[in-house]
Amino acid sequence: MVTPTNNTKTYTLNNGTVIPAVGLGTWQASEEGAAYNAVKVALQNNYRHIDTAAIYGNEEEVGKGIKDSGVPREEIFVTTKLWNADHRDPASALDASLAKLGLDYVDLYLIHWPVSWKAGTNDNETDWDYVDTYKELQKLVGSGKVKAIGVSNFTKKKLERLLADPEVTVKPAVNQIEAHPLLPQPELYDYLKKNDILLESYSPLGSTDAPLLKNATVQEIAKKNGVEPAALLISWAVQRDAVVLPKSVTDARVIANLKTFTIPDEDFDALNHLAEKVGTTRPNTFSEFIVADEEELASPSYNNAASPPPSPVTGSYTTNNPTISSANDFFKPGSWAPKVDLSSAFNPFMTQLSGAINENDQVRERQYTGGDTLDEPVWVTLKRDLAQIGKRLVIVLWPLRLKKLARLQQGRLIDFAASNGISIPQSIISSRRISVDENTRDDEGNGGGDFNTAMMENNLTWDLWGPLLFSLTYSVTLGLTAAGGNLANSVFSGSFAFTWLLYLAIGLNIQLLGGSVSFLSAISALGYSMFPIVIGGLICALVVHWWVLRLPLMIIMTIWSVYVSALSLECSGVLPGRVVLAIYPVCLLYTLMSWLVVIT
Ligand SMILES: NC(=O)C1=CN([C@@H]2O[C@H](COP(=O)(O)OP(=O)(O)OC[C@H]3O[C@@H](n4cnc5c(N)ncnc54)[C@H](OP(=O)(O)O)[C@@H]3O)[C@@H](O)[C@H]2O)C=CC1
Ligand SMILES: O=C1Nc2ccccc2C1=O
Repeated sequence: MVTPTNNTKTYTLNNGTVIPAVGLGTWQASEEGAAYNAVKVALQNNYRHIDTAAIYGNEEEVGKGIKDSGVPREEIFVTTKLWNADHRDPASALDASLAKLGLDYVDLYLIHWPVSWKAGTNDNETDWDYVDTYKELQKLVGSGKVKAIGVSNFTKKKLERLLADPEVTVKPAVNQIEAHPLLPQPELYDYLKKNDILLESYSPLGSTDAPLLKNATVQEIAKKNGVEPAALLISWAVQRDAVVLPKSVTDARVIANLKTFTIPDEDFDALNHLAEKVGTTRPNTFSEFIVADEEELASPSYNNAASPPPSPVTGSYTTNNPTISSANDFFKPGSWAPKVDLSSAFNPFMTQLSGAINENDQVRERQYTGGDTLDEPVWVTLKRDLAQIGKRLVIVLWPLRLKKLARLQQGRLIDFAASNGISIPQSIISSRRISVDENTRDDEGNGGGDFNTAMMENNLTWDLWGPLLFSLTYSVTLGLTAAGGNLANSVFSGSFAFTWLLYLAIGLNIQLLGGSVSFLSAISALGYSMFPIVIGGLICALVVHWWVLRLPLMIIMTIWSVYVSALSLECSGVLPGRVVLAIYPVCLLYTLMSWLVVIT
């Protein structure tokens, strides 16, 4: 039994600045007064390090909390971050942050993400990237407004590219990344150590609602040592010589989170190995956008990376979250294909596969696309919903990228099956695996488009607007073209009810076949993939009246719809081999729907 005590550890950054090991995180301290209170309570209870960012929208409150805490400014280490849309003009962005904070300087100024957006937008810059941004940041060093500069969410590859630039003369002092026992990032950890760049661990408790506190191993080790799981996770980060940034707006938790203890070697070792357990997953949905470039994921060193000291690990580090690569994969600025984030449109995929899913993931999976729409103008909600429908339609109309994603997902499912003793015929394995060439891409010159709108919209798991719109359009078209006006009503209601009943049945079937996609996501994907049939129906109703022409047109549309829904099923966690069972009723449904179009 140990009693955690206030942590006073500090590190010296590569430019000589001293930074306290434990800092207060402030993302999502967004309710009025929350950040102010948390910062004030923290500082009055011995914290000396506060982490904020321009995008958190709470710099004013943070500044006021600092001022009202009564702690002298020079005793406090304050970090803020440059937002993606301000990459071309960090000097002005820094001035704006300082004005809000009410400070003359910040101790650390970070590039929040290695992604440059055009000012005031979420669109990627095409002739500017994070290296250009960093060079602008370097100019701030002599201004007296920043003590140190650094980066956040940079992969090893991006850091290598940054450091290789001859005009980069100031080494980043830190790289702030997601890091905890389920995401130790061993290769990046080693790289940062070697290059004297301090690792700052964000989301040490697993982020929103602290899902890592429910992890069985974490609970077991915490219990054994007589400490709270939060204290264990925070202590683990410090013990591996990283900064750690737990966030809380609850007074008692803020105070508790500064208290750490020395984890016995054996337990520290167990935590270092936790992520190697097959099936361990990253707890967050947003984390998929940040860690690995495609090459890093593909590289054996990523999958067999060294574990943090003091106990080197020889096993493999695995993550089952396929969207880590897919987000990178499908945002490819400058590419000729539509710039659409497929991962967010067909998102839930396979985090559940491992059985290691926690409650929090499940709740997120079932969240409605639009988030909380009650507090915003109707027009904003409507615009977002329309954009969402448009985005998904592009995916349906351009299924080639969905195909690539499907192959990646199926490849990972095969790996999962292999490591869990589920046998899959060799023929299916070879037809489903993506080739290495297909799976790699050149990241150079890429302004970091792997983030883009996805970050803001990363919970886009399902919506029923499209299915509703298309089933209505289909039923209205059929009703209006049905022989004799008096039949219109019955045909409309009959086909509408029929379509939805089958959706529900197929959605259920996908669940029974072990798909990790939620029920509503399945219906959403089905509804959207019906789009070609709806278009075919409209064309038939408006211009093509002769069945000899209708038939081939509707055959093509049916194949198209079936193809798209098969791909989304492949993405949905249904094991290879079972996809046929899932697609069979979909085939029947679409064929029937098309047949009705041909004959009415
Ligand atoms: N650079 C970047 O891109 C990012 C940086 N960050 C930084 O890292 C900080 C921390 O990460 P964050 O994602 O916020 O998540 P954390 O892992 O710090 O977890 C925060 C959650 O844990 C809860 N919590 C905190 N302490 C306890 C406790 N002792 N017991 C139980 N629950 C607890 C909080 O609830 P409550 O507040 O209600 O108490 C909150 O729901 C951020 O605030 C931000 O400053 C985070 C993400 C990305
Ligand atoms: O600081 C951050 N917290 C986040 C959570 C979700 C997505 C992005 C971010 C940040 O940039």
